[in-house]
Amino acid sequence: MRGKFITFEGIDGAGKSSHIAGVCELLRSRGLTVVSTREPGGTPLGEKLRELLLHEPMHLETEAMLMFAARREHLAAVIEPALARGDWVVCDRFSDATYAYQGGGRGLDRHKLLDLEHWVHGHLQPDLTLLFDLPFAVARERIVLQTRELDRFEQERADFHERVRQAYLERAAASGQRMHVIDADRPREQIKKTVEEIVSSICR
Ligand SMILES: Nc1ncnc2c1ncn2[C@@H]1O[C@H](COP(=O)(O)OP(=O)(O)O)[C@@H](O)[C@H]1O
Ligand SMILES: Cc1cn([C@H]2C[C@H](O)[C@@H](COP(=O)(O)OP(=O)(O)O)O2)c(=O)[nH]c1=O
Repeated sequence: MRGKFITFEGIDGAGKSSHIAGVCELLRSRGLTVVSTREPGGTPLGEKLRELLLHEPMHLETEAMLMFAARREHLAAVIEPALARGDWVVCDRFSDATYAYQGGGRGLDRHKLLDLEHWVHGHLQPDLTLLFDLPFAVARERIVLQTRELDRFEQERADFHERVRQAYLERAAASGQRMHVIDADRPREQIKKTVEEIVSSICR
């Protein structure tokens, strides 16, 4: 039987990375084989593209196309084979991030993104997407506590991140049952409980 595809989304600092390992553990405890991966990245070529995307200034359309180029490679080399084997795939970001960041944040025409999406993954969509939602100010406070250098996206101003957040919420509202909005402005334990309930509901 084909595996399931779960993605995590949210603005930078929303706290999604903190929960990915827990979800993989939960799925493995139910006897499933899990592939945990991320975008942009997830393949040797994709990780090289990630370095460029996160640190090299570029035209907005170049950025969108490189996101989808990395995704094409990721689907062909990792995601599709895993799902076909019956493994479950847990991915830190996927195409919803391109709609939110390049579409909402940077203002790229949605039709161009639809064309790229159609080319790269046709009708394949995640079975479940967890959207970690919280105000930008709260996410920013979390990020500044980390001492690492901020990437090109994290360096963007508040209005950029507010547009990303709105684009995510609009996408969730239009997604039917696929996307679940999680209030991420709560203590970690409460979020973990919500995440586990939602993920368990698709394991049955
Ligand atoms: N619920 C939470 N409350 C407070 N801080 C959190 C919470 N979840 C995560 N953090 C902290 O916020 C920062 C960003 O979390 P992370 O999981 O890396 O976010 P993301 O992957 O969404 O960018 C980390 O330092 C993490 O320890
Ligand atoms: C997948 C994807 C990510 N991004 C951005 C969002 C993030 O700022 C950045 C890297 O994502 P992420 O791995 O979540 O970064 P971090 O672990 O530092 O939180 O790439 C896009 O702009 N478009 C996309 O399609």
